Amino acid sequence: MQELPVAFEELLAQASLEEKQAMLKALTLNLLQDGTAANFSTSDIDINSLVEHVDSLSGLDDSLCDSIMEEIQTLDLKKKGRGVKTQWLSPTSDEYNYGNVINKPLPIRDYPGLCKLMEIVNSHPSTTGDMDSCLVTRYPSNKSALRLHKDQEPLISQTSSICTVSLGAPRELSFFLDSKGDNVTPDLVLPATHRTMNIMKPGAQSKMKHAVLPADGDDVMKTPNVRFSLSFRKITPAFSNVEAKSPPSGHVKKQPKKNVVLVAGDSFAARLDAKLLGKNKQDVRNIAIGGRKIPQVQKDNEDFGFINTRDLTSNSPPLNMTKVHEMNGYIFSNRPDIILLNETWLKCSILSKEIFPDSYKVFRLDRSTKTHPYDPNRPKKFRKNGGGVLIACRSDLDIASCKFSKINVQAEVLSVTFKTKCGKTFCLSTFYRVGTLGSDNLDEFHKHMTSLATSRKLGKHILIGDFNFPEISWPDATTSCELHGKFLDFLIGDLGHAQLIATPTHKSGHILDLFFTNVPSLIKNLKVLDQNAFCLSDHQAISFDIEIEVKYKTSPKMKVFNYDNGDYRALNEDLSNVNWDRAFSCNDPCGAWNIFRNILGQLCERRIPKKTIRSQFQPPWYDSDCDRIRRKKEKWRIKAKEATNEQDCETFTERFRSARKLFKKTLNDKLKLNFVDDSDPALISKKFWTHVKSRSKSTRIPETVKY
Ligand SMILES: O=C(O)CCC(=O)C(=O)O
Ligand SMILES: [Fe+2]
Repeated sequence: MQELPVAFEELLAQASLEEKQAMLKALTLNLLQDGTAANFSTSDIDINSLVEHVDSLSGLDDSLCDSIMEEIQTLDLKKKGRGVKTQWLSPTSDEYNYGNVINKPLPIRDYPGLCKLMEIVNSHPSTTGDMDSCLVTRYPSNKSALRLHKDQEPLISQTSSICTVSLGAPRELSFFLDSKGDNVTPDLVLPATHRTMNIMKPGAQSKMKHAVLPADGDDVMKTPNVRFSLSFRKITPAFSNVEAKSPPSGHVKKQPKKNVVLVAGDSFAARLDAKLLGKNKQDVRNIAIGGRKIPQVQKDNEDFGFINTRDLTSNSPPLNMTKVHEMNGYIFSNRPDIILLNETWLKCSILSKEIFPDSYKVFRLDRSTKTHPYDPNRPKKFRKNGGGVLIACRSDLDIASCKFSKINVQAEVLSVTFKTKCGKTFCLSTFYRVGTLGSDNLDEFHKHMTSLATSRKLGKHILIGDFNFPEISWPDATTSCELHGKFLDFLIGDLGHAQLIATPTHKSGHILDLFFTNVPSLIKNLKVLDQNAFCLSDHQAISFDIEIEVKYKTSPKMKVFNYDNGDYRALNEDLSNVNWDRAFSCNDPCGAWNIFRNILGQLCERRIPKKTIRSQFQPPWYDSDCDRIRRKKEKWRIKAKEATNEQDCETFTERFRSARKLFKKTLNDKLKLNFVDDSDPALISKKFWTHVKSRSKSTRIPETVKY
């Protein structure tokens, strides 16, 4: 019985609807102790409880409609059938596959109009408010149709609403209850007219199908009446490609069953390669994040930036684990308050949590066609991957606020404004200037800074970044390049900033990374670190103090169940005193399941004490072993630097390299150990679950976990 909560959570995470139904029956058989199981049937479902029509959406005005129409006209929609074409827009790179159609995603945040509409939809009280993706469908005529189906692919979360907003020509959406078994006469038909929305509630897909039938009427001719449906959904970040246990009657592709058990999620672990997971390639290939393969961790190379891939077609560049581990090692030992990074190479499919400890708040501007626009006059200069800037700050800084200053410019520049408890404000910016970009880039940078100045954010300003001005001479700031001169005129002349770096910041010997500020007197201990002191990179990091007093909050604490001290006898008694008949009177397995969960949850709260644990500064796999090797690596690096003869230098460099290798290997091994159970590599370790729980600040296994 001690194991009940954990076992319960696992069941909860893994059960199919049929299993939940069976479990509830079994449970009630036990709990009611009168030999009768509660009866769950799917008949008598009122279709009106599964769907809702919303006639007008406040905020969806003419101008927003126009912007959305403009955005969707730019989409290159893919054929879905019967003249209908679609495009999947999502925050991750997971493909949306149904039938034989593979819908590669476009990043939804590149479509601000659609994002605004998604916000409106999410704020509607009848929705679950967590939709993050959109399937755009174009119906070219009144005869184009969508066959009877369920939106129940594994990628689509079934615990969130699915909300479809219609634009353009009017059509109808027909719903058919599964329990009626009649797929001819709809149980409900809702209008799908311009600017209206139809909501399908959480769980609805398991009880009904829906379709957009060809419009009736004598007119057998197709009327060219274009309609768009914008169907907002929430994606399940991790799902298995393994054949579904009870395939829904929708259109899930059958996959051969594999004996792989893995929690994918967009996580460090999910990007490990086959060797690290100790499984053969075949299995690893089947472990997919949202249907895509897990890329192999690539060999280190000396590219700068934290992600290392040159595969320009890849949607999901693998992380360069040497850089990630070394940066975390630096963070662990130095605990910097704020970190600014350039050339992160990050994509939206990589979570900030994968590269930073939980204890940092991360502001990111990943490369997109918005921040790095394609210039048709210089097609060869365009790089889809690369770029990206980031500012991270410790979340235990006791400040009043730190805010992303969102300014919509076409440049890789990001600013965060900090307000201290005593009302002092300072602004940190970072700018990655792509060396090949011309004066447009300067104009956009100018726009960004002017906008900050206008909103009085530049009182105390620090701007650091890779400016790629190799030929400027410092400290006199002279250059023969007109464009670089204009940047300097603006920063130094117009904004009154000083540039404080005067020694090389790149292994080429150039001063590429610059530090501009209008409050140089507040900057103390400014240092250009040695190469490799922060992490593997061909750039050298810059460290400094800002003389503004900020305290730390006492480290955040977290309460978790202390299962060892639970009063399970009392918990059992409580459970048998519940009136399960009444609790399950809703007759609906999903509803009953939720009620059961809630009751058990409440009883656990009552009978199982909690303990307080400190949230950790480092990830759980970063322990004293790792830090010992990090210190060794650091020792050899410094020895090599200080060596007085070539022979010593070579020896120490060699030792540094092997310590670096060992550091990476140890961290990868620890990562793996955290993930796979020692006793059986097919199992996921308890330690991993503990980590999942601590990250989700909950004792439950997240719903996105599937097997
Ligand atoms: O066009 C509609 O209103 C419904 C669209 C739909 O059901 C779908 O895209 O799955
Ligand atoms: Fe649908």
